[in-house]
Amino acid sequence: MAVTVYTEKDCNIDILKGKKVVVVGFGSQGHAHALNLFDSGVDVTVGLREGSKTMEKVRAAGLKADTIANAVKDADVVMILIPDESQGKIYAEQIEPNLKEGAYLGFGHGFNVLYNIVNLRPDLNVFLAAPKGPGHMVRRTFVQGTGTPGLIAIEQDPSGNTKEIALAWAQGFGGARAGVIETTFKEETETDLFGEQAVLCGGVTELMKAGFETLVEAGYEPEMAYFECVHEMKLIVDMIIDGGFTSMRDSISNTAEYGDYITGTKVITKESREGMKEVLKDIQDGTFARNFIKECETMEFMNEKRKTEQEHQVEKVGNELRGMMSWLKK
Ligand SMILES: NC(=O)C1=CN([C@@H]2O[C@H](COP(=O)(O)OP(=O)(O)OC[C@H]3O[C@@H](n4cnc5c(N)ncnc54)[C@H](OP(=O)(O)O)[C@@H]3O)[C@@H](O)[C@H]2O)C=CC1
Ligand SMILES: CC(=O)[C@](C)(O)C(=O)O
Ligand SMILES: [Mg+2]
Ligand SMILES: [Mg+2]
Repeated sequence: MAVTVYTEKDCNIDILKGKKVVVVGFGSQGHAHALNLFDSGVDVTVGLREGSKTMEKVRAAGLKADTIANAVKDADVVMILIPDESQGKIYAEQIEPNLKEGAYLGFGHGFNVLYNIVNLRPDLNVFLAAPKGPGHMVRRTFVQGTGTPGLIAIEQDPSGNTKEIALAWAQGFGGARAGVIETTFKEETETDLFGEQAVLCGGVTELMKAGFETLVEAGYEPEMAYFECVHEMKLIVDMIIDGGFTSMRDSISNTAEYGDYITGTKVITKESREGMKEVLKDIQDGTFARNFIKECETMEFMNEKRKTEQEHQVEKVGNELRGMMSWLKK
């Protein structure tokens, strides 16, 4: 293997025990890190904005909750898990001035460090511990006894043992059960942004929508198109995750496999690959980051897109069909 993949035998979560550990934010990633570390025996305090309604939820789960400024004051380890676009202001006003000298400061994504939005004091030990998956799945897989792979990176290491803290953190959220790779803030940020845009989120939803619309426009029923182009995606992807493309292709019919080989490149064309390269270039030269931060000043485009995407037929049909699946929580 080209890289070292760390597993539980390489991590020692005990070094987090007896320390004051703070998770800032209790959203998608925040709740997953906080609860998984807590269940792993770490004494976790959650830092939230003043007046946050989430405080009650945190306390109901058995964890301590405080305002961000109070929570980080005497903390040994602080993990920032509020939205990327909020981190600059909150860090400058409430976190950095209250962090004790020599504290460990963690991030779940390298965005604010790579694009120099946060000012890192030289005395701080700065690390990344990022699961490669959505927060709710980080929690769900942990509770099921499995885990979500993760990345660690070290940006500043005055103490000399920041990597041990990062590995312990990755063990705490369940990452070391699946495999943890050491990277840099730059590599994590650029690959993460590329993956979510081109493949995982932007790529997949557009592929599903294009398939759905092609069938519906040709006169097929939207419910059939939903099962075919959206629901079954997970069943196929689960097989790829468990056994790779080969095992998935062993399970599907020869008919499907032949169609797969002759059709994939008709859909993901040279032009699509050129598009991917452009996406990557905009991430590498900072264009995407600038545009995103600017968009967050008004959220005009995002709000408009949220509305039109929610109104798309694939969502309406999907909602109805999912409503009939007894195992899905309402
Ligand atoms: N979403 C994901 O699955 C993944 C996210 N990441 C990274 O993790 C980090 C967190 O992302 P994510 O979990 O999606 O974030 P969320 O949007 O889910 O974070 C919500 C939490 O942040 C708090 N919050 C929101 N805005 C503010 C603010 N202005 N001031 C103070 N607190 C605020 C909320 O407070 P309240 O409870 O009061 O509303 C809530 O507790 C990011 O760096 C992201 O890139 C990395 C991997 C995957
Ligand atoms: C879930 C995840 O890993 C993402 C897609 O990178 C994110 O939410 O930023
Ligand atoms: Mg990611
Ligand atoms: Mg991401």
